[in-house]
Amino acid sequence: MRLLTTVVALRCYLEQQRLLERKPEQQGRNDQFWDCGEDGVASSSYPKHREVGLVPTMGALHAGHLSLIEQARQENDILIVSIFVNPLQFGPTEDFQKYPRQLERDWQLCEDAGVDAIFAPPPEELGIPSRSSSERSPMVQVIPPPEMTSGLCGRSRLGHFQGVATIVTKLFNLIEPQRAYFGQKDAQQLAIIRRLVADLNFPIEIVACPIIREASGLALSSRNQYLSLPGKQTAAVLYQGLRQAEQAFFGGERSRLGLVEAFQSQLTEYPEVQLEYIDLVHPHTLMPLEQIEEIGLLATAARIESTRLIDNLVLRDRAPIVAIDGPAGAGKSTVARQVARALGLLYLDTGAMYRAVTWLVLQSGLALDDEVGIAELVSRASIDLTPTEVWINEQNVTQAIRSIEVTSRVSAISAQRAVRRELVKQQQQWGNKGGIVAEGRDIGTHVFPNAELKIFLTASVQERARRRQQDFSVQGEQSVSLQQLERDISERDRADSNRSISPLRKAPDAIEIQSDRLSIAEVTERIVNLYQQKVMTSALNGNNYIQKGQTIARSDL
Ligand SMILES: Nc1ncnc2c1ncn2[C@@H]1O[C@H](COP(=O)(O)OP(=O)(O)OP(=O)(O)O)[C@@H](O)[C@H]1O
Ligand SMILES: CC(C)(CO)[C@@H](O)C(=O)[O-]
Ligand code: BAL
Repeated sequence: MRLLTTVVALRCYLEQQRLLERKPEQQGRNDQFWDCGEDGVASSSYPKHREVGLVPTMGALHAGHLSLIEQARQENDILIVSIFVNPLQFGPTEDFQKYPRQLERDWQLCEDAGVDAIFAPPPEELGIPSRSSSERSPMVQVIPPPEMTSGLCGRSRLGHFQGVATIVTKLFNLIEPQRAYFGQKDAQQLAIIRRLVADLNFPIEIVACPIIREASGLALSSRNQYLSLPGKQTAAVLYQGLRQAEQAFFGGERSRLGLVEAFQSQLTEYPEVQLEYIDLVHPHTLMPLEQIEEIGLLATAARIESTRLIDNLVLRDRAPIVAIDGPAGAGKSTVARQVARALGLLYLDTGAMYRAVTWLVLQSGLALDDEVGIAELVSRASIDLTPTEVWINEQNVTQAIRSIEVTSRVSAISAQRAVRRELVKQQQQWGNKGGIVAEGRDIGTHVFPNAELKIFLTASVQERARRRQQDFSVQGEQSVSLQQLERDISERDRADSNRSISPLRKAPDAIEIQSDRLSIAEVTERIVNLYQQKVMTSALNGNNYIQKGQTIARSDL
């Protein structure tokens, strides 16, 4: 791992790294046979250049930062962590001087986490005066829309988000990452950065990572170091207040007033908590909400022992989403269809969406490798799914997408980044409505990270080979030895886990179902039961979360 402290060294390092070949395990299989997964995404879809992930931080790293680093590590070839206590975002009376600086400890944490390089320049290296407060800096700055900065933390931290937007823009220009990772804990910052990327056309995917908390519920934060032990215990009341509001929400409360009162009811016995604000806004626009229609962000800031802490909770009023991920051959699409049917939810047939786009490309006459033309076409396409039909641009293509011509080309099309980006966006729009079951490789980690129920459906390589051989014999196809099938499946798992587009990953909060000795009907029944447990418990008291990483095997059922 490199420690880079100057722009010249950073630029040299990145030029060097980007010229390197992608590691063999990330170049997919030698053959160019497009092997299409259930979700229609080819497992041999690899960009030629190495991809960079950036995790911007101010150091004093903790498990919250490490969760961003871990996700970035899995999704990128090159991982850069910036550590820069940014003078521009601290007010003149804030804790710029006091802010914890622990570079040696941070270095070790990053080294252990597999970070490739830390970028930790002194302020002057970035042309920033090393004193706090953005007002006095003579440099060009980035000013977010006042509607996004005037409320919540912006009310008491004048110039803060201008400082954040400016330094993040500089980091984006210097590092040019494909992905940048931010925590949901800083919800207002996250919304502003998403808007920055959209308005200034940065070709960067902003990945939002869930809040990592102490066992007490207190959100991890570098400033927690300022607190005494009793202070930390008291600070947990912020989360208790948010959960009280969430329970009110599950009980039908949708008004700002009602949710704020529920939050404040938890603070009455803690006069030492100096509440700065509790407010309900839209999580993307940050506009104040009097009532939650589909989604709301309940955000708070308070001082405990003179330490300013923030926290928030996103409240969604939509039917639940079931996300089923897992390796090829685990039976995800069959199970997903049956779960959707059993629960009366819509099966979001992501494979059919890729097939519909492929059909459209073939109809357009565009060359399959004309990625620019296809990007234009797909960005204007509108796909509609019903339980029994697939439409694209108001044409019913339910039968047409199953043709051999489409089937033989869907992998090449689904491997194109613009196609995947557009279809993930459309899938997420379906997700806004809720009430869907979707399956694939990164549904619970990337497409629907807030799905209410995440399942990781898997089976041993041996079992999947046995099932595949059984399918071949039923289809009257030439039999392949179990040993060969096992080798192919192991190779496929490895390639799927390492590919850059839609890598196979198990979400930390996914429930693993090992189906070696379970029938499709039994797996379906388990998922239906889990859904009903989760949804019913949510409706009753809102504190139902199934333990992370819980594995359910036959013996446990
Ligand atoms: N508990 C957490 N869970 C998830 N992400 C977090 C958490 N704490 C910080 N982050 C994220 O880490 C990134 C760097 O944040 P930063 O270095 O300011 O740490 P911090 O803990 O937020 O410090 P501070 O005490 O200044 O709030 C930000 O994107 C932030 O949202
Ligand atoms: C994003 C950031 C690193 C910019 O200084 C900072 O605001 C933070 O740590 O959240
Ligand atoms: N993540 C918090 C950044 C700040 O308070 O400046």
